Amino acid sequence: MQKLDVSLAERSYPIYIDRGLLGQDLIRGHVRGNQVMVVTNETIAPLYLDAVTRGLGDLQCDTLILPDGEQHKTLATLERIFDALMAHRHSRTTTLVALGGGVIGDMVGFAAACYQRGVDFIQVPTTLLAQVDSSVGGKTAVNHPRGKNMIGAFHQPRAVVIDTAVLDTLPEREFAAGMAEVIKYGLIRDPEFFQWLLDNQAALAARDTAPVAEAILRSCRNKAEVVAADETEQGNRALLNLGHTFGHAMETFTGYRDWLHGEAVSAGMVMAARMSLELGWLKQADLDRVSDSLAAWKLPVTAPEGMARADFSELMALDKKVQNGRLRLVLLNQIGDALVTGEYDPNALTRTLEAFCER
Ligand SMILES: NC(=O)c1ccc[n+]([C@@H]2O[C@H](COP(=O)([O-])OP(=O)(O)OC[C@H]3O[C@@H](n4cnc5c(N)ncnc54)[C@H](O)[C@@H]3O)[C@@H](O)[C@H]2O)c1
Ligand SMILES: O=C(O)C(=O)C[C@@H](O)[C@H](O)[C@H](O)COP(=O)(O)O
Ligand SMILES: [Zn+2]
Repeated sequence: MQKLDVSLAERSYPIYIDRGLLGQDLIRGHVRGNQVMVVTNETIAPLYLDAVTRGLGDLQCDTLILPDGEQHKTLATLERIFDALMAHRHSRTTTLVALGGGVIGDMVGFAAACYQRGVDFIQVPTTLLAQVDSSVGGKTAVNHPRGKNMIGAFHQPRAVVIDTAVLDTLPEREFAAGMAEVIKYGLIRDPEFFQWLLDNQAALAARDTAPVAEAILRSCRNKAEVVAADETEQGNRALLNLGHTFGHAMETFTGYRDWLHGEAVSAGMVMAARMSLELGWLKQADLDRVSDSLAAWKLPVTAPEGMARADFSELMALDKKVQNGRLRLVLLNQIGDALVTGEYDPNALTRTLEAFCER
């Protein structure tokens, strides 16, 4: 088993990575009180809920099964979590267990941040994307119809338990979406990892155990380092947002239905790379490498059909990185070296949108 620590100012928490962890007592070991509620969705429950609850039998263990899908990452669904906690009389010493992908993790984390002003929660991520990104770092949120993750809180989990065996049932499209966030770490801060991902593309696509575990470990290590240095995004944590300003606009435009988060991030990273080229920072050869690395996973590298430049402008203006009305973007100097923009030529953004949108 691999173990990493996320070292924060006030406390640290572990990330465990191995095949078969759901059958062990790791989750139980991080529950401090005598109540737990395992929250999952209707797709994951028949696959993995029993394996998780089996190890919690000496506690009051309640379960809640939510509908599946990004369109359900809402305040209304959050209310169902609070209703269940109240109905089963959970106290402030309860622990929530988020069993699922990033949608479940973000919602359960936010519910844990709010319920009785904050209770413990444990992340048990079941998608590649959640294992490499969303389960680590304590960003929790729900969407608003007008903007992605607009209502949320920073609330760190007690532990992250990554059982890589659950990826055996993950559909190919979801696996590829997770690879977009994996490639992101290479692009923003780890050029050797970027090259390693290219070299191991075939083995990763075949889901060979060792390279998949290594990709998860190196991703989590990158994320843990960034979060440890800037837990609440006062500075460099924003680099983890590469591609997300464009990507969140695409997700919102498509009503949180057609495009997966990782797919929107993929197209968004290509747009960010193109804008970096327009500013004279990134070389054309590197833009091509960014685009090819994502296209190799059949990820989108262009904007959704029908999305106009005005749609991007309107939705990007709501990005959480906007400061005093000024849009800040995460762009690339080169592969492995990202920055958050200060002043930049706004024509570079106009030219980028012209390159990706018909109108
Ligand atoms: N908090 C963060 O730092 C952070 C980081 C990245 C993404 N996110 C958020 O995460 C969400 C996307 O997460 P996601 O890509 O995991 O999507 P998801 O949670 O919707 O899961 C994707 C699909 O896979 C299914 N699934 C999950 N595990 C499975 C398994 N083992 N076998 C079979 N099917 C399985 C789910 O039921 C769902 O249909 C977005 O809302 C995004 O905003 C948050
Ligand atoms: O952990 C972070 O910080 C990230 O930005 C990770 C992103 O991959 C993730 O999608 C995150 O939810 C985006 O946050 P937001 O603040 O832009 O909504
Ligand atoms: Zn993301």
